[in-house]
Amino acid sequence: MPKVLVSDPIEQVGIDLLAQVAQVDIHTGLSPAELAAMIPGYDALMIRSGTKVTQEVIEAAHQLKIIGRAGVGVDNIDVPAATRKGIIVVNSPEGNTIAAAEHTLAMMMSLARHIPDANESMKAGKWDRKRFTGVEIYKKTLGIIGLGKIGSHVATVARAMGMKLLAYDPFLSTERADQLGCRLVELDVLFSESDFITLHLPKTPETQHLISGDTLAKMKPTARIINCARGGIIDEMALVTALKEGQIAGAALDVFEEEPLGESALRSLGMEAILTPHLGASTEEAQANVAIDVAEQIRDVLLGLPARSAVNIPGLRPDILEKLTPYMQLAETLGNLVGQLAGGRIESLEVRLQGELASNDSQPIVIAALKGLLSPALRERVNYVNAGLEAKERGIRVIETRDASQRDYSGSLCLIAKGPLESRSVTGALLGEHELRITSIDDFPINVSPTRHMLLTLHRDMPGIIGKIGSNLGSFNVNIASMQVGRKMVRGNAVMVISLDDPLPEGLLAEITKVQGIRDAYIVNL
Ligand SMILES: NC(=O)c1ccc[n+]([C@@H]2O[C@H](COP(=O)([O-])OP(=O)(O)OC[C@H]3O[C@@H](n4cnc5c(N)ncnc54)[C@H](O)[C@@H]3O)[C@@H](O)[C@H]2O)c1
Ligand SMILES: O=C(O)CC[C@@H](O)C(=O)O
Repeated sequence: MPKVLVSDPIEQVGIDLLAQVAQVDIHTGLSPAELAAMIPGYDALMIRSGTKVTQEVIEAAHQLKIIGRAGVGVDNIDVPAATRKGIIVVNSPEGNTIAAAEHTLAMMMSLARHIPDANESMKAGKWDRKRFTGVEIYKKTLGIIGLGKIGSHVATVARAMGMKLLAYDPFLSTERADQLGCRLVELDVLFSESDFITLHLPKTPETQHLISGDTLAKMKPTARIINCARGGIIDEMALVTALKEGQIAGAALDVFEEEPLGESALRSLGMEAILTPHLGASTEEAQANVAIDVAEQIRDVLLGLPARSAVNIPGLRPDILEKLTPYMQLAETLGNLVGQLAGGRIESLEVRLQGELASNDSQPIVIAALKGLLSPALRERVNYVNAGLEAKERGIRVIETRDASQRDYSGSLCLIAKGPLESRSVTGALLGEHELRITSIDDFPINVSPTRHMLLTLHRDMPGIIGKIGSNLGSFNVNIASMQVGRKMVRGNAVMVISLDDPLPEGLLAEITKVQGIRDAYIVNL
């Protein structure tokens, strides 16, 4: 019988499901070192957010086939290390959506009516009515940052309660926002017009401290902010200052920069701040949903069947998977690249299968391209199963074309992403059986291996420009791993791709765009 280790508290219904096909051992509260010592004998690991599945754990996991995260975020798992070892990582992208949305709404009502503090004062034997006069939410403006699953449910309920809705989500079509009754606006408009602001976006390097001293200063003094998304999207120190100085009226936080929250100035705030210990997903229903969702996937994988919400490896028959995996990796990488170049709202994606690829089953390749395209926006929420649906919900039209006559490489793939103003294209191919190559960007021919951190410029082909960019990078101590220039004519327009050993430091992109002859520059992280 296969063995499953459960290392966080999981609803019994999930354990019972697993016990039908495996021996289930429950050991909670393990440190990474203790987990690494225990994991070698196990075929599957089931966790919530408490367990840290580090590289050390994965290296020790000699027979592990699957890690199941009963929840959405896989930020506590070293997913690249798992992928390298062929371990499937699955999650439950929707099991706790309603719970997190309802917690947000409860936080908003609590902020508006001071319920937690009024309750505390009653329990202390008082009858203080004046202190707890609140505000109504009816006809107030709610600004929603991130209009995905949770943000959409919050919008639907808030609209029914008579609120006016603004939303900022650079990856969402206006049609989808219209359907939800939200006016899509730029962030500054949302900050200055909202009475309540709620965050429902992933935490990424770009969204870290999105709410900072500067952005808090743009809000109304009566504004109240809610974060039930991820800690670190709000700069906690700046928030404490803004609340103490009356720059905004209130904040309700379920998530924190460090969890569990240690000693923090947040704990000393008065009734302008409401804190809960990451309870967004803590409902009986959500915990049962995620436990069943993930236990079923672990069971299926242990029985040799595909998983439906694999974050890192698609659920296909092994023979098909083996043949298509390199092309799917190519499609996902190109999708991610073209998504970052298009930089936001995308109306259509053309997937052009060229050469011998034109005679292949296109569906897994199209899905992989969409997964890559959406991953800058949705991170671990997008997988091989929901990528098509997510694209449809965002109003992205998928156009599939084939051109068997294109013979530069045995098989190549071209992706063209069209936005409201411009379209961007990338082409790639396989060198040998597995090596990925980017062979053109916006029709400029190049030959580049995709790497984790890249700087891409569109510029005029003129003497000195490459040297200037090189010395800019050098002055910030960024090491260049390789560099390629592609052009169609001498001294015309050109594209340059620089692979970097390190991520580009903040501020350097702005310096590079100032170099004479640069039309545009992009940081690409794959
Ligand atoms: N508190 C909890 O217990 C709890 C429970 C579940 C989910 N979450 C968190 O809630 C957040 C939202 O989850 P979801 O299920 O709605 O995710 P989702 O993927 O369905 O939606 C996220 C939305 O954010 C948008 N987005 C991405 N980058 C953005 C940016 N820079 N600015 C504005 N919008 C951006 C995406 O386009 C997407 O529409 C996530 O951070 C998730 O981890 C917390
Ligand atoms: O309660 C949990 O396990 C975390 C819930 C949530 O943050 C998630 O990512 O699903």
